[in-house]
Amino acid sequence: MTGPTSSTDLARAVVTALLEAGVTEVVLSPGSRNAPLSFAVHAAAEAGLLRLHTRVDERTAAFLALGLTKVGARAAVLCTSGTAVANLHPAVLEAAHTGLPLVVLTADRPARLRGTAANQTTDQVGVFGRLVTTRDLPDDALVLADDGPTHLNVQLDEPLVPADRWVPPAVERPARPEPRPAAEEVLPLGPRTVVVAGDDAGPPARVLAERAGWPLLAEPTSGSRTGDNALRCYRLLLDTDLGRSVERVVVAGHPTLSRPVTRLLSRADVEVVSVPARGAWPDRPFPVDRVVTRPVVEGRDDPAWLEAWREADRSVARQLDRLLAAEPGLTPHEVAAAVSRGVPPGGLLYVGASSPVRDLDLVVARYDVGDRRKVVANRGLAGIDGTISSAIGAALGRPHGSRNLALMGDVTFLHDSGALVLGPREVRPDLTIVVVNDDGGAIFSMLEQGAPEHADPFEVLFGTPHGVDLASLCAATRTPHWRVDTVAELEHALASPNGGIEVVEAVVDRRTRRDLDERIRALRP
Ligand SMILES: Cc1ncc(C[n+]2csc(CCOP(=O)(O)OP(=O)(O)O)c2C)c(N)n1
Ligand SMILES: C=C(O[C@H]1C=C[C@H](C(=O)CCC(=O)O)[C@@H](C(=O)O)[C@@H]1O)C(=O)O
Ligand SMILES: [Mg+2]
Repeated sequence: MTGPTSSTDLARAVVTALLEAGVTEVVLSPGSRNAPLSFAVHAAAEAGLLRLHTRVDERTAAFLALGLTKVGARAAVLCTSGTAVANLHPAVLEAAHTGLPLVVLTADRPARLRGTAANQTTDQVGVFGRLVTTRDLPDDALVLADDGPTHLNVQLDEPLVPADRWVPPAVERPARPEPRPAAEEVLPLGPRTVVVAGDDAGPPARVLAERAGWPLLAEPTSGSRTGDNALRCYRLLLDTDLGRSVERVVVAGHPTLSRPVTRLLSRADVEVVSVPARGAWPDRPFPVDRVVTRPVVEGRDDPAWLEAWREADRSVARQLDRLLAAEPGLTPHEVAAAVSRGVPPGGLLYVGASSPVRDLDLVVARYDVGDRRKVVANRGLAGIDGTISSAIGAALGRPHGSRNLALMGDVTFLHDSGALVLGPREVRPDLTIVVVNDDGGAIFSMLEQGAPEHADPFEVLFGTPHGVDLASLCAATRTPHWRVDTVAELEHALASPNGGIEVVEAVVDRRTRRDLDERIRALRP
């Protein structure tokens, strides 16, 4: 960018360029060095050209902007120089690995101060590593990526506050270019095939499975888990004769949930057809025999193959429901199932990492095609950070959604509880956050480190009990809180939304989690 003579002019030029690029949401964290940009985005908000959110914690701000981006808004996060910039990094990495066009706007000292002990000055060019290019303004051109995050680093000098009032120019919003569809490639029928739909696979994976008559193994956040081919307990069927007889897999999106699926995709006797996924590293972590961007079939495969999977799925699902119903006390799977049933057509569900997304994978309700439910998660790096912030952002980005829900574990909730700190004038969405509170990290009890021989250090190293009183934590931010101990109480809470952001705490016991998980994995058709 050339021409701007003052920091205020530069800031106004940057904000105008963002408006012209379609940015409609800005999440700002307060600072001095970013004041020129802060005043400029405020003027744009006052002119009704964008919506401005303020969050004191840059981690929250960045994940809020990520959640907005996740549901299709064009969002930017803005902060001052120094460690504030580093606090954006988790969300920026998640955006990079999921191909989300998050705009990251960081204020910096002028280049002449770099390498000196000037206050609050570090090397911000390339601060997010090789995955995210920095545009160092005004020296570089302002160019926004559309397949991942863009880092705009703005060198700002004093004076940092404007001398006049700015009325941003009316801008022509660009029409979102429709991507040109790739050419169709025909997959031959014949091999016993399943479709694996990982995170963000989208409807094409479902459409292919339905047209071919293939079983659909779709994760809850795939965007494909609707219709009659989606199998509920697919991951319990892979270590069976049926699973072992798979000859070909068409894999789309980013599968991350389970080792049985990873093992299937890595089998030497299975042909893997990969549909490229979004994100910084599209290469698959398993051998791929063929890359097909837009696979199609001519005709349907042997219906007996799909029917065998459906029958096995019904059998295991019945056994799983009986097993869970016989458990003393509320199980996390029953919580996930109730939440899944509570997502109406047009509703949003943001799912936390760790056990909740995996529990949901086993019990998610059958969703009809076309009901436009949106089930999403931060599966790019499966972090437990920023989940509340992301859910609030996604809910804010869906003003016409029918209901907004989030499901997460207690450690995930605590990790981002600062997200409940909103200023009195901040716009708040309706969002019901269901926390599965088992007082620690249950997932580890189901992994190698949960084996009896590691019991001695387990709680200190992995279980991490905290004993936090979530009601008091919510009270501190005046967030309505509801504790439930049964499915009936949970369903009642879900059916009685308070309005605004609320927390429903479902208390469960993780002491028997490893045993419960082993009995579930042992189920067979
Ligand atoms: C930022 C981040 N830190 C640590 C981890 C490792 N991790 C994965 S799951 C988990 C515990 C999650 O506990 P909780 O949210 O209560 O879920 P639970 O498994 O108990 O249902 C941790 C620490 C991670 N994935 N991301
Ligand atoms: C706890 C972390 O992430 C791990 C969580 C589960 C994964 C797993 O193995 C699930 C087992 C299954 O259901 O099949 C595990 C993995 O992918 O190997 C993740 O590392 C963590 O520390 O990030
Ligand atoms: Mg937990």
